[in-house]
Amino acid sequence: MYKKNLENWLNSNVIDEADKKAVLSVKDNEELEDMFYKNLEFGTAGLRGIIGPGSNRMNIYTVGLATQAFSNVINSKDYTYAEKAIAIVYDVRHMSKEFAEMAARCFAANGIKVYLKKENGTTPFLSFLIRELKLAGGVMITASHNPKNYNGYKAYWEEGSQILEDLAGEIKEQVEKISFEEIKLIDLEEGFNKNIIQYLDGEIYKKYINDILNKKIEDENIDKNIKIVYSPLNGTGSIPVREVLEKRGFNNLFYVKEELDPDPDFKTTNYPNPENQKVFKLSEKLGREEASDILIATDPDCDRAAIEVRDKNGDYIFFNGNKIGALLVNYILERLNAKKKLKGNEVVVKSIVTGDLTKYICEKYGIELVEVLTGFKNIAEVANKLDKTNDKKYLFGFEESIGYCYTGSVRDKDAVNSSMMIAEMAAYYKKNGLTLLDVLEKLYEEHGYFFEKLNQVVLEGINGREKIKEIMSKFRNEKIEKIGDMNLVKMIDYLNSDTGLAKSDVLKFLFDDGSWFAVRPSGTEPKIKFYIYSRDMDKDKSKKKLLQIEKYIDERLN
Ligand SMILES: O=P(O)(O)OC[C@H]1O[C@H](O)[C@H](O)[C@@H](O)[C@@H]1O
Repeated sequence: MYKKNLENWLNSNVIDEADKKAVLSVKDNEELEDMFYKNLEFGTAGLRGIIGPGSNRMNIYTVGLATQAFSNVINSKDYTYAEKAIAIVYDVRHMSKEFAEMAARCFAANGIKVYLKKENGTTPFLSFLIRELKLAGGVMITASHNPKNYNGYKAYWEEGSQILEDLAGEIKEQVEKISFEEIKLIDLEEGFNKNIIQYLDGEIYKKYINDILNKKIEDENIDKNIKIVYSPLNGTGSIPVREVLEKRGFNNLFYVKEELDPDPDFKTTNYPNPENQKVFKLSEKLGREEASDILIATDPDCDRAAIEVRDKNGDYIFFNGNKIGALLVNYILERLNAKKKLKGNEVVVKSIVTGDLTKYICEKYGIELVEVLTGFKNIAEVANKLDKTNDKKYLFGFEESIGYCYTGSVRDKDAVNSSMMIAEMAAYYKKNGLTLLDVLEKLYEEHGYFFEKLNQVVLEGINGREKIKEIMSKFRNEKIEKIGDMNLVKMIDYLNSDTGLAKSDVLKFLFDDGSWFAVRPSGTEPKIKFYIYSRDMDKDKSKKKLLQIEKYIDERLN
């Protein structure tokens, strides 16, 4: 496969000489093989890869191929949307604008109208506008939170959510069939002149911001003097998140100035992923100077958000997606219930590798909790299906990977809205004399101490892929009876057993006390992930259990 793809590249008459030379200059065989051993594939969240030449890399040719394939699939279907058009939004990364323009030229050449965002924009905005304008779909050019040498291509369908395996499969089939020569293109200028490519107007953005503002639950009853530090980590959140927080009337907003402007090199963090506490370094500095109550950071395409909360000593405590999600679910259910706005037909969704505290919170309010495979597209699919029923309604979805989405007007993670909801929630509790740390502690006292740890092993390249397979197979054959006092009650192999969900390479080991751990290869990065969760009504015991499971896994890995 690698030789064939390499030959195609070198013999193609549409690939620039410079891009051929770049390939010929690669002397490392392993590197060359990695560049060509497959076509870039749709993973957890679309195409994602290193920017550079090769069939397994993000470049204008692979973006063109994906777009030609996507166009073929769109053109092969009867449609129910109002306009056969695609919206394209891109983030601040290297080549994002070029890839967006390449995609626009290709869709247009295939007779599909394009609404292009002129300046960089966020992922949730794209999702919102597809729904609002009733388009056929959309493309978001972003590698989300990956390092700066990556870019990606998230593909959306008419519901405003990312495509699922069925459509990804159809696109893949097309990618395998067509050659670079078959990518149809028109000039950008021609597209604009013929009006088949058009810039999005500002109205739709205003609608998006208003839609977010209208999602507020408490407004009078909150302390708007709460001190908030915000950092977009040099990504697209800078404009919308500040706008929303300012419009909500928060009076003490502090922004990390080094991380406010778009910067494709993400110089302050290198890895702009708010799942990683290190990205809060500058936020913490500013937080200390201002004695800020909370710090909020969003990732480059602004679909993810994480926070840190100031404790009694003035130190900042990192909150991961499990904690933030559980707090938001608790806040939303508690406040809607108090206002008699909770009908009981609402549905909360989380992934199978997301922590269980939310289960107990939902139970308390009699709200159904649905579990899906990793990938926000799967959460969105539940919302899409609920649209077709009259009795149930999507309320909130989240994943441990710091993505949350409140109500259904956006069908992907929305860190613009989440930043506002987090600020509102913190301000509500502040007015009631509580920090988010206090609220979390109360939840633990009520439902048990839920601790969690995500361990990840990075294994790159083809060898890495093999190693990941080996580790999965090792755990698949592992006969665990107990770890410490925790007795195994069930092992779920999502690839080989019938779980009611699509088959997926995930293993979950469940113990009798509510503790569990799961293993799966990442679908967005060259990693294997270990999700470790403990539960006990006693804090110290829960901490100990977490360490015991971690140790067990580490021993198997070494
Ligand atoms: O664990 P991975 O397959 O790398 O996915 C981690 C996360 O990646 C992206 O952000 C997706 O949108 C999420 O839905 C997913 O949870």
